[in-house]
Amino acid sequence: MTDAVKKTEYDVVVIGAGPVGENVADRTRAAGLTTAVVESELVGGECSYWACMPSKALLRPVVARADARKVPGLSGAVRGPLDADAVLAFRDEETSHWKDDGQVSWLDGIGAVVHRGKGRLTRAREVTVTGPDGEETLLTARHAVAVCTGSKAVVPSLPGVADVRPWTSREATSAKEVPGRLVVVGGGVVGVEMATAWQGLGAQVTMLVRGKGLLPKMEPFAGELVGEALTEAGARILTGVSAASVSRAGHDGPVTVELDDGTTVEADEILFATGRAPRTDDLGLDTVGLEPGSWLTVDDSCRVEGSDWLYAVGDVNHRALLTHQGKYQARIAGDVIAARARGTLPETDRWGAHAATADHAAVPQVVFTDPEAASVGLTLAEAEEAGHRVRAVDYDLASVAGSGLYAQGYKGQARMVVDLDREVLLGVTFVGPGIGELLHSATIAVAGEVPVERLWHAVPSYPTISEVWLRLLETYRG
Ligand SMILES: Cc1cc2nc3c(=O)[nH]c(=O)nc-3n(C[C@H](O)[C@H](O)[C@H](O)COP(=O)(O)OP(=O)(O)OC[C@H]3O[C@@H](n4cnc5c(N)ncnc54)[C@H](O)[C@@H]3O)c2cc1C
Ligand SMILES: NC(=O)c1ccc[n+]([C@@H]2O[C@H](COP(=O)([O-])OP(=O)(O)OC[C@H]3O[C@@H](n4cnc5c(N)ncnc54)[C@H](O)[C@@H]3O)[C@@H](O)[C@H]2O)c1
Repeated sequence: MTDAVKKTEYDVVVIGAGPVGENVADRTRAAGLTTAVVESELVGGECSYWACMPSKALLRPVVARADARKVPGLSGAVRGPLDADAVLAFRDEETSHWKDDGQVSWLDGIGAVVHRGKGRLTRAREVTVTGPDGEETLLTARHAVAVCTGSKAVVPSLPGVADVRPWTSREATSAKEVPGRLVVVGGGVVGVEMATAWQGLGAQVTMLVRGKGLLPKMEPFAGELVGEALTEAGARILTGVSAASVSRAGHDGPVTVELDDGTTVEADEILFATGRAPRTDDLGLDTVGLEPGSWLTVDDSCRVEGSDWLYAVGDVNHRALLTHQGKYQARIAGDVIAARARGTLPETDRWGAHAATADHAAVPQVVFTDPEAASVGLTLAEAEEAGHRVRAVDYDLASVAGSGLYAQGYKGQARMVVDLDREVLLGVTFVGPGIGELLHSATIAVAGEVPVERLWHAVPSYPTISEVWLRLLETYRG
């Protein structure tokens, strides 16, 4: 490094300006700490441009149409295809046309200093930023470096994969036209959401799922109901199969996927929705005694184990790969960095102000498919595996008065998992049209450890879908 390298000192240096890095900076700035934020692509991160926002913009018209088709008097008006150009234009608006001026202004507004370029740790408390022009700036952190570099899509190394130019979640959320036929490999959350979106927009979707069904991390009925609706919408779901090799005819010809059972599937594009890897491979982790390319293991204050200055927040710590949960961690990490900088004893006990306890007990997630699938806390299988004495209480959502009004022929299912020793809820799952907004009631019950006895006094309004709470509690109490 030469003398020409610019050097700057801050209280805190944040690497990665996704939703998580932005929120760490917000809290450290609110506490009066000088804060630099380093970003190599777009301020706002994956969520704003290639994940949550574009995917939900593509899904919203598809799901609204599916709901409207079940409303008497309205169904006839929404029989036709979606206006795909209008949906793609809506998606482009929701991603601010992949421009980050708004989010940069927001960071400016809170007094954080944005450094454009790739950040790498070069020793303890030191980050070297290589700017777009190759110029290097050396940032030193008086109190903390927060790694908020997120995750990237994993594409399995199948024969031929590089030649077919496969879609990852980035292309699946930013494509400029609807492919005629789309193969989706993977039946997790990205797989089902993108299959729902592109099938709804007019593509002929085939899903290749190596396990028994969709959404394997949720209660089994979630994947079953989402799979049924996807099939009704015209998608083909092949389970228990794996792609063995892929090839593309010519430059722009169709993609052929050879399956492990010897059969083939042809499509115009192929999406790999096969999980995520941490963005830590070129981050200089080796300079601080950590393994390049690894997820960063943290304690409940989001501090990297064994360090007193390095934090890892959001996807990169692999606790819960969700924007809202990463932002929760960011609020905690920002606050605890400030507390430690002041010399105040942090509150890191269970549910303390500086402990991300909800990461273990109450992670909520909504899958924005038709029907929606939403869960918080533990599934029955997870609760049993963790050694809890539990009872699963199930209720058919179609039997709730509000569901019948929401959609004719409503199909849905609810489950709460009750801890029989403490009589509190460990987990809740809802699957059905319009249940996404219901999830937070369950999150409050689980995170608040509200006794079942007291939940009995939380009266749901008639005739809403949330009356399922009353029915679940009645079923539990017999
Ligand atoms: C298709 C899809 C849909 C999703 N939908 C939802 C959803 O509906 N709801 C939900 O809660 N979650 C959703 N997620 C998950 C969500 O996108 C992530 O959990 C979230 O983006 C994580 O935020 P983050 O700030 O940790 O990382 P990211 O958003 O990935 O941001 C990390 C930032 O760090 C930058 N960076 C990386 N390395 C460096 C470096 N060396 N130097 C400088 N900058 C660097 C990157 O450019 C990026 O801007 C979805 C994910 C996918 C793939
Ligand atoms: N609405 C939301 O909250 C939302 C939406 C999208 C993504 N996300 C988050 O983003 C993260 C990434 O999602 P994802 O769907 O990529 O990951 P995932 O881990 O949820 O699912 C990946 C699936 O691909 C399968 N798979 C892996 N390798 C395979 C292979 N070689 N062949 C066939 N199948 C294979 C896995 O068995 C798994 O079921 C998730 O943690 C999710 O929580 C959230």
